[in-house]
Amino acid sequence: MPVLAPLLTVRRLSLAFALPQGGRASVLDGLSLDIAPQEALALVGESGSGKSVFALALLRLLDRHAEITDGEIRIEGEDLLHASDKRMQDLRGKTLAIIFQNPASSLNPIRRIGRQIADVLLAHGERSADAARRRAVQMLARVGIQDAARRANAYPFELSGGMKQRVMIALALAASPRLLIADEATTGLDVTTQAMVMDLIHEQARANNMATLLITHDLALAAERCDRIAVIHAGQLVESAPAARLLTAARHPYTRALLTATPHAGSTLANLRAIPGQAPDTAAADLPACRYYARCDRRTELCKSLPPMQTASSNGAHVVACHHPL
Ligand SMILES: Nc1ncnc2c1ncn2[C@@H]1O[C@H](COP(=O)(O)OP(=O)(O)OP(=O)(O)O)[C@@H](O)[C@H]1O
Repeated sequence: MPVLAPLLTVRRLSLAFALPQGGRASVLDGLSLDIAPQEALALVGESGSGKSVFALALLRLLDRHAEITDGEIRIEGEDLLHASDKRMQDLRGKTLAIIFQNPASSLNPIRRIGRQIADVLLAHGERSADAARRRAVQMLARVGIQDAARRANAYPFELSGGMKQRVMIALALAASPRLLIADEATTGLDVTTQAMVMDLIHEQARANNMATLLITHDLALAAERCDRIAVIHAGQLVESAPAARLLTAARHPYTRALLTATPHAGSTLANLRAIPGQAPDTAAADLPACRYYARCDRRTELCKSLPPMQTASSNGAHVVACHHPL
């Protein structure tokens, strides 16, 4: 298979929030990551590790307390951190799109769903309102909404949770983005609806040659659905590998701890273990260079210096940031 140039390139991304009580929380620290065209990448880590902030940084949708202190984000070579607001508006939807966990808060409650999709099409180049309306109905049918022409006139409150999630996907796909970000898009849905939404994302990604970034705390879901998994701990990327390899040959102690805490077929309560300790307070003045330091059973003095990202497989697809990898 030819090696494709990355679709998304993130280099040394660091981001801090100014805190209301003074001081700053360093929420992302030197994070580097690529996504290839059509690749499905999962970003996995505990609650609070910075996954959503990372997604919002890609879309430049962070609030005014956030400051990107270092790094670079490029999509198809274009520098997103220096793009104008107008250019970002064009890129959102057309190049990068996001599905959030809670469709109720992302859909406009007082606008019919067909109109909401037509709005996206009109914002991204469609000139005719009629054509946009027809295409919105097609989009709804494509994401499996039965009787789409009638449903296009519904308001969000008239739809079930699973249907709202389908509408969110239709909205995100309306302008045929190159990268779809799904931020905990199925958390809180029942298992059947969760599988339906994930299947739909997968089918649509394939049909549209789209890359996906799946943001989740669920390593099992990531492994089932993605080509590659990147693991984040307290804002630092600690390991990235093809999904099957990460499950069987994890090298970072944190990835191992996450795996031990992940239920799988054959798990019993006795062999599931919570991840020891707590992620450090990212507002602390004395954050260790490796933020897993205090939780790690392999730490030495060396770990007070930043571990370089090193290759852990002959083809370079598996990388780990640890002085003492497994
Ligand atoms: N607007 C903000 N101001 C200050 N801190 C923030 C803000 N938004 C997020 N944070 C902090 O950034 C850190 C990362 O949050 P983020 O939501 O990215 O975590 P996450 O990994 O997505 O967690 P979850 O899985 O629970 O959604 C958290 O400590 C959070 O409190």
